Amino acid sequence: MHFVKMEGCGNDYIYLDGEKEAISNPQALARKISDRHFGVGADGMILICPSDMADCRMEMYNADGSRGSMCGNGVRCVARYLYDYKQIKKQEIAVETDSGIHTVRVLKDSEKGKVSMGRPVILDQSHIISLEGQKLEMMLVSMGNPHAVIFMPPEEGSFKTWDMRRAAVISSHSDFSDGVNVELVQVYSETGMKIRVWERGSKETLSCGSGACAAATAAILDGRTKRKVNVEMLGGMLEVEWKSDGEMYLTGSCHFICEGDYPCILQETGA
Ligand SMILES: N[C@H](CCC[C@H](N)C(=O)O)C(=O)O
Repeated sequence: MHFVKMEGCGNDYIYLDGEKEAISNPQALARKISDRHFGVGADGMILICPSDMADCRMEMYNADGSRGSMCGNGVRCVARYLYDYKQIKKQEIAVETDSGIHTVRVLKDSEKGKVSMGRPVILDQSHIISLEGQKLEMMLVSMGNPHAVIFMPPEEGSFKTWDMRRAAVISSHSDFSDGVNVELVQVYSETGMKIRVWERGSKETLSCGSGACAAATAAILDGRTKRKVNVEMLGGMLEVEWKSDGEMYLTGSCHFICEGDYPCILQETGA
């Protein structure tokens, strides 16, 4: 089975051609191939399949094999895969996902992709849970997948040293029967914020496109930032813009890392 590994702002996935490869159990394959010691290693696996309504359909799996309905970094990488790898030289590539069709504009040198993420849906502007005896307030936002956004106080210091255990506990809190992606956010200016993300099904990732959009939604609604904002994450910077017509756009880099065969050809032939 041939795979390509790509990353969008450090959020890495294994991409497989769902038309060519016969994959009977994608959940189990996602778990094995994503393992960072016993597999190729990634935040998850994305199948690129044919679509009746778009240039392709993307099926996304988290590292634990669970299905994700949207992936802002993944959808940009899928467009780049079609553009550079499959030579589909269209400036705008439409990708069908479980949460609708998203159009990706492949920017000039194709190193960057700008995707229309749709309209954020506010599920609860002030959701309160109790954690270790303390009340914690968060905004619940759907970007086609669920997010809980929590603002961190400015005195919390360097975001590289934030304790992510809180986010892990919230992600599997009983209020969220399907789990939730968690963003810890520190706004530092009207046009900039830092976030760290705990993804349901994949633990902490270096970046999350839909998470950046959810965090921007909460910050904008709260009057903390303007409608165009840079979102700094461990893996780099994404740019989010919430247009006045309600549509949100996400821009960032997407790169090829490597390609290969899984399992290793030697193993398959018994050589
Ligand atoms: N990293 C992805 C989101 C994955 C979300 C997934 N963990 C879920 O179960 O919803 C992104 O760039 O948007």
